[in-house]
Amino acid sequence: MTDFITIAIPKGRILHDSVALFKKIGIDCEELLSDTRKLIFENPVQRMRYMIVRATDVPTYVEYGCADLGIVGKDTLLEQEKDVYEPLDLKFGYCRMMVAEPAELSRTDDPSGWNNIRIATKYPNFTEKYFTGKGIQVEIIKLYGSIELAPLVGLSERIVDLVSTGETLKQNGLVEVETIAEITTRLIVNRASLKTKHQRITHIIEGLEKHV
Ligand SMILES: Nc1ncnc2c1ncn2[C@@H]1O[C@H](COP(=O)(O)OP(=O)(O)OP(=O)(O)O)[C@@H](O)[C@H]1O
Ligand SMILES: O=P(O)(O)OC[C@H]1O[C@H](OP(=O)(O)OP(=O)(O)O)[C@H](O)[C@@H]1O
Repeated sequence: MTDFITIAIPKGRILHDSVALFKKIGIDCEELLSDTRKLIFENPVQRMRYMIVRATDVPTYVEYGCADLGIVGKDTLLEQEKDVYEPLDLKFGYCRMMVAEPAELSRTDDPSGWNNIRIATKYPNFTEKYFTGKGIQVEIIKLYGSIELAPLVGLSERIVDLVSTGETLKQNGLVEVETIAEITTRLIVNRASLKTKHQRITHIIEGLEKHV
């Protein structure tokens, strides 16, 4: 098994684009799209293994070497800061990490005067670093989903969350105030695998590079 290349692919939003991209370089992991409870698939002929994991767990499997390669959003990497190599921007899964607040508050709010503000987010580490870096003290409330609800019920006045179409903000009476980061999907690699399986991994990176 040690000469297999194992790839951690996230279920959810970026699954289809990930499978389609690997297909372009002859790596067929379409089994991951099938309606099954199986979590790991093997292609002995290609000496490849694919595992399907939660998006937020991808960096952990790669850092520990359970997967040699992983596909993950830059947002997750910014939040977790795992010790992995990040050789390639795969360009899909584009969205923005934003500070947002109720439209009504934004009419009088002045971001340059922010201090001691309370923010609800799925990204507590990155959010804290971002505001601390600007000299703004923040109280972070960690949530796991439906972040836009927080200002509507008074949990926090502002949120930090991902925005793509802007529809969720709009339907909840919130507006974008500040862009914190532009997000795309990245290829990550286990640092030891890059040395021990250098030739095969480099071949995959170079192949993918031609299609992004
Ligand atoms: N509108 C969006 N909302 C959230 N993520 C988006 C959006 N557009 C693109 N993405 C990207 O898709 C990635 C995967 O999102 P997805 O919703 O599938 O998983 P998740 O819910 O963030 O993770 P987990 O299931 O582990 O909690 C995100 O990390 C982000 O990089
Ligand atoms: O700008 P939009 O296209 O509306 O997309 C943004 C929304 O999508 C994500 O939520 P998700 O659907 O992952 O659900 P969650 O709130 O439970 O995380 C994100 O957290 C926003 O809520």
